Amino acid sequence: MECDEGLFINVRQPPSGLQPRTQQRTASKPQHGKSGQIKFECSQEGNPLKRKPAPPSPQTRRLQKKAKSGIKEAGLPKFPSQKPLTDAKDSDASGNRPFVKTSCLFKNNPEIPDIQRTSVKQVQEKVFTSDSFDQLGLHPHLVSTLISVLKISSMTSVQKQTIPILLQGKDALVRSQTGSGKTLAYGIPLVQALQRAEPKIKRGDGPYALVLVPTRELALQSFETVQKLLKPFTWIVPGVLMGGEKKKSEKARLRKGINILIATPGRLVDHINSTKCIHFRHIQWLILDEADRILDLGFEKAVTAILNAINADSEKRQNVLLSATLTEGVSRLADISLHDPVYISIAEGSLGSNTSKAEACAKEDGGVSAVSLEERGFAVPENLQQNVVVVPSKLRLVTLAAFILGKLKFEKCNKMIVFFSSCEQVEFHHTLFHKVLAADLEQPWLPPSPLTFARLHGDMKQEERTSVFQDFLQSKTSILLCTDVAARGLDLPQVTWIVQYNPPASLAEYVHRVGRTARIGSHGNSLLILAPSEAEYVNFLASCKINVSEMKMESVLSSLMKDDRFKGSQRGNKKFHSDDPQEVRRRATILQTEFENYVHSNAETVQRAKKALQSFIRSYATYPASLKHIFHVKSLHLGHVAKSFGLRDAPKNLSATSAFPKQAKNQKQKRREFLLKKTRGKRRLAEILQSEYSSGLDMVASKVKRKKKLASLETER
Ligand SMILES: Nc1ncnc2c1ncn2[C@@H]1O[C@H](COP(=O)(O)OP(=O)(O)OP(=O)(O)O)[C@@H](O)[C@H]1O
Repeated sequence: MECDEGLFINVRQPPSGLQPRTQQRTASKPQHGKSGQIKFECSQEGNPLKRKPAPPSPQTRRLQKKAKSGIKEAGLPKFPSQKPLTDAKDSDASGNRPFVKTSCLFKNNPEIPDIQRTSVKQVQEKVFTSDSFDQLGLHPHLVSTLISVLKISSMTSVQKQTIPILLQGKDALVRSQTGSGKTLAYGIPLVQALQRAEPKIKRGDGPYALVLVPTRELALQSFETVQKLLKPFTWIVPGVLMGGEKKKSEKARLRKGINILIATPGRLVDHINSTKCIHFRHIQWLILDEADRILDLGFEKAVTAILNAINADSEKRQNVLLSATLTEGVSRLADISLHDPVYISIAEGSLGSNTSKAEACAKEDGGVSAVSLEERGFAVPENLQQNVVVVPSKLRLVTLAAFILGKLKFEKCNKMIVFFSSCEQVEFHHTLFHKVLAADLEQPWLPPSPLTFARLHGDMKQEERTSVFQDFLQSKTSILLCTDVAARGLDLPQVTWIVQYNPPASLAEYVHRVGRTARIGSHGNSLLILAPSEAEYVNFLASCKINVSEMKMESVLSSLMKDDRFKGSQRGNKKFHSDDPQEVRRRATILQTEFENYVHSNAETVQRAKKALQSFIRSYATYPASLKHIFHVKSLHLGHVAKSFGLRDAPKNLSATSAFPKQAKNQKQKRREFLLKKTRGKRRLAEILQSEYSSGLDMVASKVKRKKKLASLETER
């Protein structure tokens, strides 16, 4: 056990020199010093055996008496969490040796570095234009649908520039900021073209357009938008194919005919391989939305298989690639899928809108280098206020919880998305917050808590994913804990806060995550939570023209002053200043203790916390080489990180060894282990990605190959 991670004192059979302290809430119990100032007990300070035990206070004696006799608090039924939250008791295996734990959150933390922020000029985009849709020569029913069903009348910049190009039948590569209306930028010309096709499209003709998107939720969302646009043109049938749905019913729908097919790549390849009736004889449009992500996810192979299948059936078609973040991957994909495309970028100071690729090449001295495009920075919405808070590892959990409470419980009309780096972390925090922060919900005699926690990640069943997504879409105030499965394309109105609890692995992902708020000109906020060792990330963002303002951890934690639950043994009428730092720390400790008590309430919850911690470390090891100087597993303090998972100690059986290899190995052995680990790491990464974005791609063959490779490495050892 690490010395600063908690002190275990046996109260029934105290070590010599210690008096029983059953009722002393040592976890956070403040002691009054001579000066009257509140002090905190801290495990690592001195030998516990030498500590002078304090006698129980009158209040604790009273509580002890009540606990023994089972008397209820006046007017209140007895409920465990109604006790002062500082009651950090536990029992050992025999159940008769309660322990008192001392948490020490505010000691032995690394210093929080000053954020030396140089203000940079962010890339700007103008979202709206004053031009209306009726000047585009669209079918009048399409224009009236836009007004009456979608409630829009004037075009956004990206729509103004893209729709005419696509109506001319050209290929296009479209880049504009998140929430700027790219779906309609391709949806409107697509529907306009298909409704006037001669001979008239019949359902049985099969797909005329294929829209590929990286996630299931985005597939559903795009399908709904296209469905709305098609309202007056009932003979054109849209349909969606995505992992997690029943393949049999998808096959039946394919047999009947789908004219605008929206699909995730994996599931489509699955159908190409196994569904006889699927064909692309009439394909006229191929649209790749979030194109860079489709490649990031290792879908390149699937996209190539899809392109081959389409090319084999019909050669001539219009191709469109869209994303808020152009990366190297997109330009590679553009090479294989686009034909003499027009490059449309809305950002001020970009190459200029409607630039042909050839022109762009000339301007770029040697090609449309997506890397150089990335270096220029991506546009983020003008009305997005971006923040960062630097928090020592031990305090991460309470800081996040305090932030959630502050925004969702004590402010009105907030809706929040919190991003984590793994499914296990989402699951763990979802249960933890539901049990500890929203616990009032289980106490009907208390006013209802406004905190509603939802979760979304790739390991959930599809029906659940869909219903969570729909519920969150409609709710006015709630918190969605999720992985990057929700980072792309999702249009979730009224989201006011984006929190990145685990920093993203790429600038593109940062931009997409924060882009879930401040959409289509509205206001939004984001908060990035960094450890002190990660503070350099702020400079990285600045180098990519992203400005973040610093929030102070203490000010985030001060929300706890508004919550009487964390008064602990100081209940009563005593008034505190909202900025009393000692009291803020005391309350943070009470909350941490509450988390730890929940986590350590049984073996299963401890196991879940360990699993979540392990998945955090694994994902931490997958930051790209370019960010390793900021995010390196070696800079993690396991004991402190464990605390942020409500664990009192760093788990002993955690595979920390794999993160910190022993130095004493000879070179050859090291090399073999490195290769083995690399393969495993990659496999794990692939598994994580596959589970996040799983869309039905059959991985069996590649799994067998990988197993063989691993086995050969193992035998070499
Ligand atoms: N011309 C318009 N006027 C008003 N609202 C619009 C207009 N066009 C689109 N919208 C709305 O803007 C929101 C965002 O649109 P959309 O999801 O297409 O953005 P996006 O650019 O694809 O974002 P992302 O890059 O995050 O995928 C949607 O709610 C959409 O209905």
